[in-house]
Amino acid sequence: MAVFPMFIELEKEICLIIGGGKVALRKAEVLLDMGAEVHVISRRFEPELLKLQSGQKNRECCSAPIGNLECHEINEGPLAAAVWLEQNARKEGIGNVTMLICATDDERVNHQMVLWARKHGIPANSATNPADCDFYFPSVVRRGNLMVGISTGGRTPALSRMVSRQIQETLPDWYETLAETGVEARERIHQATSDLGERKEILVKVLRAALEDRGRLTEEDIDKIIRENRSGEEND
Ligand SMILES: C[C@@]1(CC(=O)O)c2cc3[nH]c(cc4nc(cc5[nH]c(cc(n2)[C@H]1CCC(=O)O)[C@@](C)(CC(=O)O)[C@@H]5CCC(=O)O)C(CC(=O)O)=C4CCC(=O)O)c(CCC(=O)O)c3CC(=O)O
Ligand SMILES: NC(=O)C1=CN([C@@H]2O[C@H](COP(=O)(O)OP(=O)(O)OC[C@H]3O[C@@H](n4cnc5c(N)ncnc54)[C@H](O)[C@@H]3O)[C@@H](O)[C@H]2O)C=CC1
Repeated sequence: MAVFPMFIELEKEICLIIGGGKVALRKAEVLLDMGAEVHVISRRFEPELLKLQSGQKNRECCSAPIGNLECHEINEGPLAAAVWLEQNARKEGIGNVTMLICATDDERVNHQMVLWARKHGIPANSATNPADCDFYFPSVVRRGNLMVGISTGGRTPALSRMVSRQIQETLPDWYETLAETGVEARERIHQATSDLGERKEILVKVLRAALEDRGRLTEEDIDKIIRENRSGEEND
């Protein structure tokens, strides 16, 4: 069986995480980096999660992620998270929740919460049981708008992590600049020619040239490559 990698917009989308441990922290960091509204519901929280929450109140002094984080402390008891969610459903806009991640260290609680999510039509993920996952959380390598998500369909997460580290090494940080150059170049090429084949050919040339220069090309450099590669008829 294979899984389909679907890339979804998460900016301002509500993502709920049950459990506030190390696994929850890792997933929250990724979601916040995508601009999500992350709510963590747990009995206890990793200090780093609480730091992230307070850090966003004074963003000037720390490099807080772009999304918003709220940590909600709940009581002991296997059903406390479900009770909290039911009570806060209206406030949190449960109907609008994009995903629910169950990351407690209690498999029974995670399973109950997955059932709760399904009852409400919310895609669920369990950190303790791949069979309970409507989607798998990938290992993510991000360079600006260039995004790599790696998964083994829940079979060997450590392999996803290992391959992710290999990819990180082959994609230097300046690939973020390369991705931005791509956006700028594409706009300029679209203005210069309507021929699809030509657009593609020139874009690849621009990206190759940018690769030679740590991703950076000036508007003048881009326009020069466009001029040099446009076919006779359209040249003015
Ligand atoms: C199904 C899935 C559900 C989900 O969480 O979405 C899941 C499930 C489980 N993971 C377990 C263990 C480990 N997971 C990791 C690492 C990661 N696991 C992640 C995702 C996923 N893990 C989903 C499928 C991903 C896929 O399709 O490949 C990553 C990619 C994303 C993230 O979590 O952020 C992240 C790397 C991020 C990064 O660093 O880049 C390591 C390695 C390490 O920590 O060094 C170990 C220890 C080695 C081992 O046990 O394999 C266990 C057993 C727990 C136990 O035994 O107690 C289960 C439950 C089970 O398999 O039964
Ligand atoms: N999917 C993945 O990527 C991985 C999953 N795991 C598994 O994930 C689970 C969590 O791992 P960690 O975060 O390292 O554990 P942890 O011990 O750091 O955190 C567990 C968290 O769950 C909370 N919790 C426990 N019962 C709760 C309840 N009834 N309601 C609400 N919150 C509750 C605790 O307060 C704590 O914040 C473990 O079972 C572990 O085996 C481990 C490694 C990777």
